[in-house]
Amino acid sequence: MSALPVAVSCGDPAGIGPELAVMAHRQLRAALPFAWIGDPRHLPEGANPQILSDMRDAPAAAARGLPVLPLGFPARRMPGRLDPRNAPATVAAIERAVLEVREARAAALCTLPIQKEALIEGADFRFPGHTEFLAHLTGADHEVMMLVGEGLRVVPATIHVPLADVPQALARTDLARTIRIAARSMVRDFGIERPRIAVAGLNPHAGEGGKIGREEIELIVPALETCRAEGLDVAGPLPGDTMFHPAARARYDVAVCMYHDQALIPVKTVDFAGGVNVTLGLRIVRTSPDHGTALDIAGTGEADPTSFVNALLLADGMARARGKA
Ligand SMILES: NC(=O)C1=CN([C@@H]2O[C@H](COP(=O)(O)OP(=O)(O)OC[C@H]3O[C@@H](n4cnc5c(N)ncnc54)[C@H](O)[C@@H]3O)[C@@H](O)[C@H]2O)C=CC1
Ligand SMILES: NCC(=O)COP(=O)(O)O
Repeated sequence: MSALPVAVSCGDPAGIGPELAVMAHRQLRAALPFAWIGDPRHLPEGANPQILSDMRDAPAAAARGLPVLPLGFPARRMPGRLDPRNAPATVAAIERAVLEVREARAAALCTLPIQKEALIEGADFRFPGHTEFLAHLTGADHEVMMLVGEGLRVVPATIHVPLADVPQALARTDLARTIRIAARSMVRDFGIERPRIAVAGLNPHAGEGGKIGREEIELIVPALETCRAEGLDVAGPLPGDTMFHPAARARYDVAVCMYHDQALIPVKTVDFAGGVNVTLGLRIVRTSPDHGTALDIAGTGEADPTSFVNALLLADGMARARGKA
């Protein structure tokens, strides 16, 4: 267990974030302290919040109840119903959590889900997701999204990009750098000495030798050659439709994919309940559950906390591996 807690931003109060915090605390209190940053009025009954003035007091407070670093929201929580008045404070909770990690009062950041559309409408939020916002807050210039599920890790080389814009975005991105960052994480965060990296093509059949698209020849192969020249074990470009069945998955440690759904559909199919989203390329450790706000079940008690619990465990483990805990 780390000496420092994990800082948890509350996410959209209309979603399942508040109940997940309480459920995860019941499971982890002795093993892994975390502090939830949000409005204590938004927590479900029985949360027994322990109000902190200093994040570092979370480990001691966790034995008594859920440690909470309070942040006032203007409106009460109505599960399943977004309230734009709460959008600015939802963003402020993320900013506060980042500050706690940057100022070494917390070991790592774990974010609960936000409803992106609601933040854009209610807080003029200019980012398509946490990943890009966290890069902005921490001054990172090449953020990388990775999803970690049971037996499968995936990295989308382009992140929250409309499908029609993917080829142009791919041409602009430094794919070799994405592969290097993924490889480094395998070594540093997952203890894999010589990671095997599989890289997907963009087009059907990885372009069929240029007959079904030229991005493989013009963009992907040159990046792979750069990485191989640096000594990385990189296979590809592989056809996206045949690289995720169990035998194929056994051949690599991480799959670098070309766009969001190419990467996230397989990992959420294999392990939606337990998957974790990690942001690489930041100065801080950040994880989150792989799912969203789940407005349809918020407040019903049906939410499964496994993904959030795994996200907390991974955040703590990565912080310890990086000497931040
Ligand atoms: N890291 C983040 O902040 C993320 C935010 N989102 C946001 O969440 C919003 C809703 O996204 P959707 O595509 O509807 O995905 P979703 O993951 O919120 O929900 C999809 C389905 O899975 C169920 N589900 C999700 N989490 C669950 C859990 N822990 N236990 C039991 N069932 C669960 C929901 O009830 C729903 O039926 C969007 O605005 C999206 O941008 C989505 C993914 C990550
Ligand atoms: N589908 C994954 C996702 O949207 C998570 O995005 P982020 O908020 O972690 O950037």
